[in-house]
Amino acid sequence: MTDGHFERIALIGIGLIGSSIARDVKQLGLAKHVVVSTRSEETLKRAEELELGTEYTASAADAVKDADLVIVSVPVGASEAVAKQIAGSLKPGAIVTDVGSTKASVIAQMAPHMPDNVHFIPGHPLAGTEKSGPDAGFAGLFRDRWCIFTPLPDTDPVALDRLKTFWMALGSRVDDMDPQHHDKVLAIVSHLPHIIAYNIVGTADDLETVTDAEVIKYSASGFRDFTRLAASDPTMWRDICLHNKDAILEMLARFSEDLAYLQRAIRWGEGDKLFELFTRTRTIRRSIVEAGQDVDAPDFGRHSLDAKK
Ligand SMILES: NC(=O)C1=CN([C@@H]2O[C@H](COP(=O)(O)OP(=O)(O)OC[C@H]3O[C@@H](n4cnc5c(N)ncnc54)[C@H](O)[C@@H]3O)[C@@H](O)[C@H]2O)C=CC1
Ligand SMILES: O=C(O)C(=O)Cc1ccc(O)cc1
Repeated sequence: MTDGHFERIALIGIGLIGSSIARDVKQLGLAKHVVVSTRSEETLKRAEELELGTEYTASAADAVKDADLVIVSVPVGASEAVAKQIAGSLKPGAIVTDVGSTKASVIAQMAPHMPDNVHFIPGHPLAGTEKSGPDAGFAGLFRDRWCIFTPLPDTDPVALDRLKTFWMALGSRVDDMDPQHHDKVLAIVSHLPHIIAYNIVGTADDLETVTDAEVIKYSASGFRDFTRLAASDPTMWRDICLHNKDAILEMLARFSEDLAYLQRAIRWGEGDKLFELFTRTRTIRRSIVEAGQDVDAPDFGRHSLDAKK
């Protein structure tokens, strides 16, 4: 079948991403059986309460038995442990994929454990929020968002097509990339912004001359936007930093250099340099809106706080 349907899907990890996939699969009727597995008994129980699957088990090995599609949605640092757990129970011909935010490390952790008779195809949906856990997921998360695949040199094109069709059924646009290139692109568009956010919120929290109460009370939209990113899951982001180390350090070095240029321009009152940069960056925002990756409404289209009262 090439319509995005699978007889049996196993979801290993049922947090924001796994549970969003589960909700879409259920809503769109993309699988007859959906087996949910996760490490913590509490999360598994919650997944069952939310009716995210048709079967539930704490054993990843049991979950993947007879599954035609296995989707691993755990923090990237747990990839090898999961690969080892499922390797001996995979159905011949099954597609095994993941959703991890880094790709070279996930491939290094998982590929050596994958049997020759399964299709291991790493993937990464570029969609998410700062929330985590099974309650945070929602149907439609992946609609109009990109899902990048980093196939291995020997990946079967038919299996890759089948997996892409599945993600397209969830509303995603699909693309292929080399894993190292993926990690560089994501280092600048996703990992660095989160690190900068964690840093600025940490700096504000550490200030001696401005109190935490003032930071919160007077937080203008700029700081407030950083706090959303800095509220992201600590385990997930620790793992991303540790597993995309080289690309992140490379981008951080460039970032620090450019920041020093800005610092110098401010110190020496070089308004033309500041104006030139601030004009150039505005066009990037316009291009993102034109590409349909954000809305043009002020404040990212959020409802005003007043409207919520
Ligand atoms: N949160 C986001 O916005 C996005 C996250 N990702 C990636 O998706 C993956 C999952 O992220 P989220 O769903 O946001 O995380 P989450 O924290 O909401 O869920 C993680 C799930 O993995 C389970 N888990 C953790 N260690 C495990 C192990 N050793 N064995 C089995 N299950 C285990 C947890 O119990 C939980 O069910 C991560 O690799 C992340 O980098 C990708 C795109 C967006
Ligand atoms: O919440 C946000 O703004 C995000 O950027 C979500 C996100 C986090 C990690 C990814 O690998 C992809 C998307």
